[in-house]
Amino acid sequence: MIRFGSDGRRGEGGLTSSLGVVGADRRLLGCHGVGIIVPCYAPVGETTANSSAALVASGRRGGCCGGVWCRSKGTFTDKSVVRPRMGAASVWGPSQVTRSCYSIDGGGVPVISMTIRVHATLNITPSSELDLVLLGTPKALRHQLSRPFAPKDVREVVLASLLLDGQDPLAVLDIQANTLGILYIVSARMHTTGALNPPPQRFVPEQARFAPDRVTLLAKGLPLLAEAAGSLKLAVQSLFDLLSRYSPSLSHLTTIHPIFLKLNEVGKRPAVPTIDLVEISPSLRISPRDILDMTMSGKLATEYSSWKKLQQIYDAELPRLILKELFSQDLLLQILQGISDLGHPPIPGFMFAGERINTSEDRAVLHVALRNFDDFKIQENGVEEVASVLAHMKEFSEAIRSGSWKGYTGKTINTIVNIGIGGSDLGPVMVTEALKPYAKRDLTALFVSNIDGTHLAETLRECDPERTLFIIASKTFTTQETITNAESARAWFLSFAKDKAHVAKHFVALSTNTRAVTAFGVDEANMFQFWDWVGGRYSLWSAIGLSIALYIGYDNFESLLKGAHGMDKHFKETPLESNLPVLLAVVGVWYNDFYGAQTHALLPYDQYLHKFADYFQQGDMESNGKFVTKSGERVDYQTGPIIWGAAGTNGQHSFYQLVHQGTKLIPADFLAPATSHNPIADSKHHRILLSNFFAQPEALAFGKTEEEVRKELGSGASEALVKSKVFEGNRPSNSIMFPLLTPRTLGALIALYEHKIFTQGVIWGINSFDQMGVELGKVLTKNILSQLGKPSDVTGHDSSCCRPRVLPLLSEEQERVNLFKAAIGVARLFDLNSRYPIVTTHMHPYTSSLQQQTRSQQHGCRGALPTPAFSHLVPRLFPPHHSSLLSSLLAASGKPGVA
Ligand SMILES: O=P(O)(O)OC[C@H]1O[C@@H](O)[C@@H](O)[C@@H](O)[C@@H]1O
Repeated sequence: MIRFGSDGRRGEGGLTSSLGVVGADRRLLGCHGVGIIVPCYAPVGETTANSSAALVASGRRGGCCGGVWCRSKGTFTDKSVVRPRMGAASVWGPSQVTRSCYSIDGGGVPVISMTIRVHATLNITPSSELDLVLLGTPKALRHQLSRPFAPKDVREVVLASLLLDGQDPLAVLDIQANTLGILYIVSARMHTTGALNPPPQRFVPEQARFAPDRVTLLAKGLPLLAEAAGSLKLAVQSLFDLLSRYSPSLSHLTTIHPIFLKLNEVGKRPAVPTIDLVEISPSLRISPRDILDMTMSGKLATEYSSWKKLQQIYDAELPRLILKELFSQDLLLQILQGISDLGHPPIPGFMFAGERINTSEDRAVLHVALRNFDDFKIQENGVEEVASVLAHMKEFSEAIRSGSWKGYTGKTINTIVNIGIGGSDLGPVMVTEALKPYAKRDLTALFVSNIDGTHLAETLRECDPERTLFIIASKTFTTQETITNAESARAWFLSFAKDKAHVAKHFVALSTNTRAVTAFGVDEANMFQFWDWVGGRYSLWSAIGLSIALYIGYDNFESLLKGAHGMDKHFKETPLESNLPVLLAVVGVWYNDFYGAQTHALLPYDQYLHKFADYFQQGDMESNGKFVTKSGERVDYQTGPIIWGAAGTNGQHSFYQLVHQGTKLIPADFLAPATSHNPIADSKHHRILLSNFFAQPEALAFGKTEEEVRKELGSGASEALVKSKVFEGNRPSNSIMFPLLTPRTLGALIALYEHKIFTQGVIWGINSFDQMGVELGKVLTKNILSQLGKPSDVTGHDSSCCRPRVLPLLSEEQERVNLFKAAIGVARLFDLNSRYPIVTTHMHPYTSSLQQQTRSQQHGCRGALPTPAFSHLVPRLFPPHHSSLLSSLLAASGKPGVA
């Protein structure tokens, strides 16, 4: 309903204006009930006059009242009086207007209302920067005034509000000349319960779907009015409500983003709803049997009737692949129905109940228990110990940060070095980078993961042994890279500290393996425990997060956990149709399995998230890179996508060309904070950044047609140039915004993706929680490592997979020779049948006798190592002098030369 009331500021002078959007009530309006309110001034006097926003109401019995559309500040001297004509709701006359404002609630419909006091005097002169349309002025003047200042669509909307009593603007306006105005009115009527159908001969209802674009007009007006009233904040709530009501499409966002950015800076919350959800209403039901099937049995996804249905939808829609339209026709709903086999209560039930959903390892998957805060009742060994480990982390991190923990010479710790790999590295790296604004800046956090000695060596160069704490992070405490790096770090430390007793002050361990930790020499008191139901790539919430707690403080670490817990609750309790991880998951499945998208890009427009894609490369690819279901069947559909991405605009200047105009479909997630931790140069940087954030999805979605390109280039342009500038558009993306990258937000964001990955795994029937695919390489590495010491032992390798790498690390000349010989031994196994016949390895100086030849080779080719059988390919691969060089190399190594 609409209520008119007093603003209580009568007689204070200046203009008071209210504005809003309403699903107007038909009874009150006594007409078709057009649901639009245009922000405007309805001047009723000179500078002392008050006015109220005008409701643009049009209908058979309703009239309209209007006002001034103001786009910038100015001075108003016109004395015209608006004659509000509101049909049954005509409560305004000049006298009422002076004291009226309104608040609107649409009977459950989102509401906006506001009252703004405008103290500026508006002056209509062509030289002013005014851009306004004046209502209630003679037509000629109106025309004259509106023409130079107001955009066409503004004029049309206003025109639509100016019709005489009792006339339906749709019956009067010309569809050609007033298209947008008509569409605007039509759209409003379509949103109004009980509205009559508009006269069919006057317009094409289908076109009305474009009308919400006109919401931009309102959005532009809000901050201008607020600004004129001296407080931009006044516009925040209204803009938020406006955009909640009219779901902000990408094109809206792009157009109004400067407004939005401006308002975010002054408002406590973003003025734009952060995730654009498609509204879906039906409840999805499923039998417990089916849930069990999906979650545990690993039935092939293609066997579900719903999958077949999706295939049918895809086949039927294929000729009209306009993705946006497909979604607007409830495609998402159909996809959700398609996976309704997942059921309600949904997928998470089995995870949260502690079921052993990691079937191959017979383990529960309970990273949610690490951030539980007592909401979920989870029964599993170890869960009851979570709190005490967190307390230990708190105590320890406070001791380090406060300086009460001292190194072996009595100095405080100023550097922490986390030694770990995979899940024991990527999470802490990503989060410490992401939450740098919360960091203790005099504590440096460094990370060593790669077995390449360079990583450790370069890191140690930055460390003072008296002030460095090493955190050995390894769930199993058997990972070769981590243990080797840890041993070398300890040796380095002892080369200064001398006494092994000092290790206790400088080494702590994060692991599930107490025995191996104590065997390494770390005191059990300095070990932080976790449990086998925490997967490596889901472990940053556990003791593995110690480096995070040290760096940003325990309280912030706890906020991170709480943010994730919030998302857990959302995932567990929200129906599928509005469940964020589920929505992300099904949209992903749709593109991955039906459109054949091979990859998925993560594109955070936030420098602090520059490791986000790296982190979810492991999170997603190690989880869902599986070709058998839980029941051991080979899938006949695609599973996990390739995850990649880069932060901010860097990607735009690198790989976006392919994303926009390449031959591959690359769904992408754009992520951005509404506000920046570093609003330097008066937020200029952030505005530019977010402008890009808004622009890219729009460019992907809508592209640029050939027609537009032709128009832009003019008739002289060549056909080739025209074609090369066309963007086909129709490329999908998700945009995710959050107010500010805080620990809590980041926690929720990570959990969002974790649950997305889990949901997709369930749909595909695979086990997202084992990682058998990384094992084979580890075994072979150990095998080859033992052979590298002795060339004659090199046997049993398939030539196609051998990539000899001669490490320049070793200092002993003889060892280099041995390594090189061993490598050549491996290379000899190459033959013409190999699938990957070219070994790409850089050659380095191995022995002094080889030095000269190798140097010349480095200048020439990239160092393929052909074998005798492979030799006749050499001339084709390398210039002649290189093949002879290679022969010399091989000969020098004691192996037969290249023919
Ligand atoms: O934490 P640790 O046991 O050292 O494992 C580190 C990493 O090893 C890899 O091979 C995978 O298994 C990852 O999932 C794991 O995160």
